[in-house]
Amino acid sequence: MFISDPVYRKIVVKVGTNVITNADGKLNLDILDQLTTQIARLCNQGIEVLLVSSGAVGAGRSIITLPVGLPPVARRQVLSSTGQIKLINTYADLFARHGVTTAQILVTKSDFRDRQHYLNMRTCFSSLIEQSVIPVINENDAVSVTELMFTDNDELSGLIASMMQVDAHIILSHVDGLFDLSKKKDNPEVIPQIDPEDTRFHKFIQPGKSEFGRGGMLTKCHIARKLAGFGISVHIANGRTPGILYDIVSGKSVGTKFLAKKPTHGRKRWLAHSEGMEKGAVTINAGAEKALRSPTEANSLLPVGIESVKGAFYKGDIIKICTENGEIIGYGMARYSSEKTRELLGKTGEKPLIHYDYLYINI
Ligand SMILES: Nc1ncnc2c1ncn2[C@@H]1O[C@H](COP(=O)(O)OP(=O)(O)O)[C@@H](O)[C@H]1O
Ligand SMILES: N[C@@H](CCC(=O)OP(=O)(O)O)C(=O)O
Repeated sequence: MFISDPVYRKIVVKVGTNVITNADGKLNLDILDQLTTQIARLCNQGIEVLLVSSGAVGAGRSIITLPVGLPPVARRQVLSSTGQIKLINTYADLFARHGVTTAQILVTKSDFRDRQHYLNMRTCFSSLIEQSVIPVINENDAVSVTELMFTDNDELSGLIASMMQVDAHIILSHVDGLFDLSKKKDNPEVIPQIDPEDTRFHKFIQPGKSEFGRGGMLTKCHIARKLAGFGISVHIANGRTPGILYDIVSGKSVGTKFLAKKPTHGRKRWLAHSEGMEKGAVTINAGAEKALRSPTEANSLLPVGIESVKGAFYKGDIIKICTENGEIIGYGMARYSSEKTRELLGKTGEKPLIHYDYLYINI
């Protein structure tokens, strides 16, 4: 299969557990063969692909039976570390049939914690792609515990998509996309396109998640909306549909597509993924909130708009920005410490705590 006019040149493909494992946890080799064949062919025609694959915990369940009372953290650690070997070997063998080399990259949230680490990760992925190696990425579940965990691989793959500035982030699930549940309840139709600024699609997201998955549709749509806001197209589609990646890369309308907005600067994209990495927080007043949210003006955060400061941070640290009612509206890089910010609270004529270029406000 050669795609004569691909609409994307660089993509992240995320594959969910339920796409590639059967109910008993065994890897579904037919589906994996279909997916690796598609990815290998895309690569062989010069399209750059980064693959984020779940399935380690699932595969572990088919290898080892654990005692019932084992605590959940230990269970996840044992299953993922045994299952990951099987998962990556399967990928390596299947890709090798097409003459494609793969690399295994296991990451934790702290690998992206500051700009230097983030740039190191980026260099690693770029170097692999330059050598035509497909990075097969997963969270390092054996060592990432609780607060250092990604919500799921939808979040991790979204971070990689924005870090690598890909054209599209393709989330392959076991469902066909986001269904419009308002009509035809028995046989709902997939919503073909979503503008990230139009939040009406939210009402269709059902809470909960599938049996072996971790995130669910809510995280998928949250990430999709955020990335589309940065200028990356996001597709949610069924990974079991034959030829799904060819269809998406050819520009066919399959699954749900979140339409890309204007591209956002790299530093702001990095800040957008700062949740859980902040060293402190500031609460701002209504005037500052209005200024920061302005769609037409590029405003920095000045001490005059800050009501209170939480935590201890220094120049260069990431801090969270909250409104008076506790809503987190964004993240930024502090230009001075929490101690100095406390001294300057509410004062006029002072330098911004966060300069506009180092500020990300949620859409
Ligand atoms: N409006 C909707 N359309 C489609 N699926 C939905 C919707 N709302 C919630 N879901 C749920 O989202 C799940 C898919 O997300 P997830 O469990 O993360 O799957 P995967 O493991 O394939 O990534 C489906 O099982 C489905 O029940
Ligand atoms: N890192 C875990 C996957 C966690 C996860 O996000 O799963 P899923 O919701 O199926 O994409 C694993 O490999 O089992």
